[in-house]
Amino acid sequence: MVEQRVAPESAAHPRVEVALAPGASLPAYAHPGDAGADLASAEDVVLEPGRRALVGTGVSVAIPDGYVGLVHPRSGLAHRAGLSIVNAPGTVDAGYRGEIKVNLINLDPDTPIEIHRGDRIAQLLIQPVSRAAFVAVESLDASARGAAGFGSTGGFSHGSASGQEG
Ligand SMILES: O=c1ccn([C@H]2C[C@H](O)[C@@H](COP(=O)(O)OP(=O)(O)OP(=O)(O)O)O2)c(=O)[nH]1
Ligand SMILES: [Mg+2]
Repeated sequence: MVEQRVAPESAAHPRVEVALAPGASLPAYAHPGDAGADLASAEDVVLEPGRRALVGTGVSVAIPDGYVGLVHPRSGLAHRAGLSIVNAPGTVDAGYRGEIKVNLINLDPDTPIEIHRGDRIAQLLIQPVSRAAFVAVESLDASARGAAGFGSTGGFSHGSASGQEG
């Protein structure tokens, strides 16, 4: 099949064509105004504590040029069960036509998480994105921040848990 570019319906509501595997469901916004459309699992999976798994959604999309799909965790599952996404937010490129998969991780130290086919495991945000023209130069413009970073403006005090501070 010839690949077709899909023109946005409008800047706020770009048209995104979706191909579904048998039994899979369209990404769906739970409420008007929601930023993320929920993605359901296409698989039954048990995640033991601390383990991760690449879980299929049965959803493939054609995101228009100038947009990106971002796969975010769902806050309720994160809070209740410790379910998160290893590479949050996952990046779905406009040119990607494969199945969207979610790299889930069980951050709970004790309790396995059972995921059933149809459970909403993540949410897909469609956002405009810029592609920069990267240009190598000899030196950069001066700025107020300069090279200061990594807590240069202050923060909250805490122990050196990682042991990486000097
Ligand atoms: O959570 C995700 C992240 C990515 N992808 C798909 C869509 C994306 O377009 C492709 C590549 O993702 P990315 O560029 O983040 O991964 P990579 O490790 O750089 O792979 P590649 O070398 O294929 O670009 O994988 C997903 O299905 N789910
Ligand atoms: Mg990549």
